[in-house]
Amino acid sequence: MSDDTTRPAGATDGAGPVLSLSGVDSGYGEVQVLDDCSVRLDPGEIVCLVGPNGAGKSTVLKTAFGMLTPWTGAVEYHGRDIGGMAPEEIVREGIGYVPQTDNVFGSLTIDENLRMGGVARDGGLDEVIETLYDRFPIIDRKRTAKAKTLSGGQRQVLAFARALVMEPDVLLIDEPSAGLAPNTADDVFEDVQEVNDMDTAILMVEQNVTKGLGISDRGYVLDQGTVRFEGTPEELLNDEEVSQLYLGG
Ligand SMILES: Nc1ncnc2c1ncn2[C@@H]1O[C@H](COP(=O)(O)OP(=O)(O)OP(=O)(O)O)[C@@H](O)[C@H]1O
Repeated sequence: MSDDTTRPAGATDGAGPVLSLSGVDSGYGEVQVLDDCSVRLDPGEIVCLVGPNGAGKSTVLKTAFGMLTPWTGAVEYHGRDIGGMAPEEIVREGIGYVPQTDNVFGSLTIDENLRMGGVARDGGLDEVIETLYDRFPIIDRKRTAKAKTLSGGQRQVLAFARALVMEPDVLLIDEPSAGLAPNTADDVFEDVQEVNDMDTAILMVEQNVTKGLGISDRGYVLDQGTVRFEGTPEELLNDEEVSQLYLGG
């Protein structure tokens, strides 16, 4: 979807990560959560953040999306500092965010949800929505249904599609499989791959470590707000220390 005419506003040509956090401290009020945290997302990648509850995984996404301002360190999108920008500006730059909960408006129809996702677009809303209906037939069939009538998996698809209306080249996804039955979770992971196939790099938090890493190019193990391990899924899953300390192995 990201050809020259649809490039996100903030995108620039050139190599290097699409998104990076470098040496970031951040937190809530005076409570520090991230501590010298560095995470990188390269073009086209799926990267998975794993680690124990409270490790700071969601906080990484919130800091990348401008919901939290980094206290120190840099958040860069295509090499440009976006630390401290508001989420609505960051959306225009080309980063989308799918929170774990409350990621669709239940009382609105599927179509209305998608249109709300595109309020910041300058034009081409109908076209991009049709493209998304083509990609995700499950929501195409229910355009006029209220979002609250969707199943958990269908809601996740709508949440992804809603974020994709802005045609981001980076999507931050917080625990896509949370609360879903195993079969449905498998479908949602396939949808994450489908999103990635649309030239969208994905930084994802996932509690289901095996499945999350299973669709990822790289992973980070976070603990106490900092990266303890980084590697390919194979490296992380086969590392004895990682397995024993963090993956319940
Ligand atoms: N809005 C908030 N205000 C204050 N503290 C918060 C807030 N949100 C999260 N925290 C705290 O920040 C720490 C990290 O939370 P975070 O949600 O980033 O962890 P996580 O690794 O995503 O874990 P989980 O899988 O449990 O969500 C936790 O101690 C949590 O209690």
